[in-house]
Amino acid sequence: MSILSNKKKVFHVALRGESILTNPHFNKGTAFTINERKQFGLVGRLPYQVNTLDEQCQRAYDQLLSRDTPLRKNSFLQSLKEQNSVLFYQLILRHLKELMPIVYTPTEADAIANYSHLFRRSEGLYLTLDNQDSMEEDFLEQIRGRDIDLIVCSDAEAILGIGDQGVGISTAKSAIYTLLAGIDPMKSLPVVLDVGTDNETLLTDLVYVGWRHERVRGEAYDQFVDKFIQLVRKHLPHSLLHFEDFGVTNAQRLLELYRDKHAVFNDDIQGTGAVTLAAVMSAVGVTKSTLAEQRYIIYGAGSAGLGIARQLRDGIVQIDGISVDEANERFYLIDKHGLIKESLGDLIRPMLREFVRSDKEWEGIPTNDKGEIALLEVVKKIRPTVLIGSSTNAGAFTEEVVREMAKGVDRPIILPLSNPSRLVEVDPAKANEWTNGKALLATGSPFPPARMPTGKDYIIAECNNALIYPGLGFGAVLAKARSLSDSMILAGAQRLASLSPALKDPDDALLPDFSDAPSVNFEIAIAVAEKAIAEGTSNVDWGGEEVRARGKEMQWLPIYGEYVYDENGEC
Ligand SMILES: NC(=O)c1ccc[n+]([C@@H]2O[C@H](COP(=O)([O-])OP(=O)(O)OC[C@H]3O[C@@H](n4cnc5c(N)ncnc54)[C@H](O)[C@@H]3O)[C@@H](O)[C@H]2O)c1
Ligand SMILES: O=C(O)C[C@H](O)C(=O)O
Ligand SMILES: [Mg+2]
Repeated sequence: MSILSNKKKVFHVALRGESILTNPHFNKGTAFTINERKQFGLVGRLPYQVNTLDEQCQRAYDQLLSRDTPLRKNSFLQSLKEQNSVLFYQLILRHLKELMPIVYTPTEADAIANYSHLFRRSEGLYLTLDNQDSMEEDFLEQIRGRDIDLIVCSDAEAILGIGDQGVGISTAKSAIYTLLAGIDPMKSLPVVLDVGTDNETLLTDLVYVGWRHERVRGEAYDQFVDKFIQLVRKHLPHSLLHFEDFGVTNAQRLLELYRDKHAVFNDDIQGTGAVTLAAVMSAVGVTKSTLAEQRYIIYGAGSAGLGIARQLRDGIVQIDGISVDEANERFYLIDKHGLIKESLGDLIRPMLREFVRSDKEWEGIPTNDKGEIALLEVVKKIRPTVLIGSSTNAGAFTEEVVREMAKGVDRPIILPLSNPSRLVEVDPAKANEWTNGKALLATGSPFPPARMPTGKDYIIAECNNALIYPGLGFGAVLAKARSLSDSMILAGAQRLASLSPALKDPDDALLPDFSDAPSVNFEIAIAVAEKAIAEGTSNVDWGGEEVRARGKEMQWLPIYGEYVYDENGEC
């Protein structure tokens, strides 16, 4: 257990003076007590007043409000994190709904795009292909003395919907694990796998902090990633390895390659699939139908689109008890080449095979000059009940598409999930207007409520993987699971769906509000850990009622403990 866990009342710390003040994991700033100041050589290094955490939060919040743009607020919070992590997490938890969009989508997209310009202090582990000879040494240096439970890594090729960013994302995703699930920040490790970038803006930017080299692909890339994963397996065999925002050619492939060898998890595929399944379960609860009764269009068949299709399909099979082939029949995937159908040939990624439609089914349907079938034509022919966007193609769900869909179903389920907000396939307020308030909506980034024809507000649920991945990961870590299996993920998604406000009131949001995300993720974690224990993938000898108590005990909360100077203590 780390030094900062509030479960341990007294901490023995070996740092003194400047070194404790400049270490964000130990620093309390003006909250060091008189007694601590004397022991740690801080009396002359701090102003006279001793503040409480409440007072520090108030001051930090006032300072934050004086920053006038979301990006400046993001920079301020990043600095705070580099100074005092208890204060950083405590402040955000107190204003979760307001500050999530600052530290996460949509502002994180701007922060990542400007990473080199905003850069002040390094955080986590930077592994660069050019330095791979010293990878093990660099890795061990960074994890020295720490008991790491969770690693979040990214090669930054497909950051949200903004593409290749060279470096960035792992730290933001890692902080969300602490914020929403209580993973101890000392026990998580954000990792940048820098294999170069094809982003011309970065390559020609004089202050770019990453490796100025074209993105390495193929065998050299695979060897580099493998070297890293073998180090994780060797030195941190019980950790959970989270993959984030890898490009579409690598994401699923790496997941398949390593899922039997280590506890790995791809958030864009599995986390997005799970949160979307929960949202659709909630929506079919409102329409009093079943998952199997729906016709699904998934617009944007990349990592997220494929993960969503597979998770929904598996949900249909498990929950409604039909065969995999029958369930696959309910899906129509659309990519930048239009409807995924046989005649696209090599343009279809092998992983999409099970969802390919036959050409015969589409004979006589209008195409463009390349023989591609557009979204509107698919909507007209199949009369979807569920339309999901994971395409990065802003505005693709046009008024015509939405109105056409609404002709075929009383309550269209429309989930435009692309991030950040500016890339959303349809503004939910517009979809609400074009369907006279009938659409059941959820988006990937936060949006304001939509006004219903009745004058009431309809809350737009945020269908973002952050509502589930911290709980999935925490549950796996809690149960010391050897893998994060499909059934554990399904258990998490079902628990999330069971917490949906729409279950109680069909006019309410499809998913819990982000202000409840910590308690929601805790419930997800319990469901995941219980499943791991039940299916024998866990490495703990307890279960039943104890799971919840153990979960509470393991959670890190941002509260100061009392420090005692001890030259043999933690540092
Ligand atoms: N809400 C969430 O939790 C969540 C999770 C993951 C990803 N996303 C979002 O989903 C989007 C896609 O992410 P990804 O990781 O799958 O990226 P990706 O690059 O793997 O996939 C994008 C897919 O969209 C397709 N596409 C691009 N332009 C298109 C067009 N004009 N018409 C149809 N299809 C088109 C591409 O061919 C590609 O297959 C991003 O905006 C991302 O932020 C949201
Ligand atoms: O990071 C997010 O906000 C969600 C998701 O992982 C994405 O890539 O868009
Ligand atoms: Mg992502």
